[in-house]
Amino acid sequence: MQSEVEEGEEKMNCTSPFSLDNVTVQASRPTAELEGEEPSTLLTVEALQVQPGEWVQLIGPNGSGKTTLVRLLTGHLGTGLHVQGQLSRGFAGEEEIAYVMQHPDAALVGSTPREDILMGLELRGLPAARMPQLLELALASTGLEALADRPIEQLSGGQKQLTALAGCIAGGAQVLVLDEATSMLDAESARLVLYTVRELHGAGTAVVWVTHRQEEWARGDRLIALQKGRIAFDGAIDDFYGGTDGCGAQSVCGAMGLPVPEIVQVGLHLRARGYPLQVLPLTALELAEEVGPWR
Ligand SMILES: Nc1ncnc2c1ncn2[C@@H]1O[C@H](COP(=O)(O)OP(=O)(O)OP(=O)(O)O)[C@@H](O)[C@H]1O
Repeated sequence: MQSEVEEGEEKMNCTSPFSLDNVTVQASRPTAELEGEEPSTLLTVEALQVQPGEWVQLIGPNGSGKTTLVRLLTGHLGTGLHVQGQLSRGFAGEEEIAYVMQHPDAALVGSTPREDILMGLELRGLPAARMPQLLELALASTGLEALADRPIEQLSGGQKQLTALAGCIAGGAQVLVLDEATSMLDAESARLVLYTVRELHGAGTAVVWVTHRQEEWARGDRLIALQKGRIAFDGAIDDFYGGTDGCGAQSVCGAMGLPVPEIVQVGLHLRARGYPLQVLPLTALELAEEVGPWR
């Protein structure tokens, strides 16, 4: 489906995967939910650039505009929306961006995971000789080997999500955009998916990762928080948690009503009591490494 882009300008640029300049997305007609609120602006982004190889965690409460933003970036806005402003994408063709949607059904075209992955590779025009190896790698990375020939309609929601991700992994896109890709997965599958995407990122893939799970954040990730269709925070995770009262309640995190993870709370309390923390620990291991030298 084509989005209704009347005044929006799309450009190619070769440096950043995504660059947005004074972009707004509005509903052409008010939805039942938005009735009476003309004009119904879903998203306003004054300036946003994603750098090559960057990992961006995109967070925000329900309805804050995360899916609208990733659909805008990936060219999947759908009908009935009006875009203004300038959006640049820094890759040559659509195949360079892989989008794992929140609901995988819309993305699956094959009748089995194997067929779906192979169809994706064919679409990308990859040489037939490379396909078996890419297929096996993608199945192994997502733990889907045993389900490769099971009809898609017999897969669980999480297994379908893994199939969609396997197709993206096999295709080797330069940019991966994942919209709550782990929300339907059990803990082990979620870990496998996160690990696999982190590996791809380590090899140079830029990643935009929409998540509600703070345990999926890692040091060095860039955090973008949306609130009511606007960017409320864009920065490092430490700054997101860095509350003035030492427990995070007055931090951006607290202001957004998100819970501060326990490990981070311990770090903030230690910092407030004057303990010298080089970094705010995000994991138990990081906490142990910070306090280890104090013995
Ligand atoms: N096609 C549309 N027409 C009108 N309004 C829409 C359309 N799509 C989304 N919206 C509205 O835009 C707002 C942002 O929605 P969006 O799905 O981007 O939020 P989100 O942050 O991804 O939410 P969630 O965490 O619940 O998935 C919501 O109020 C939603 O109802």
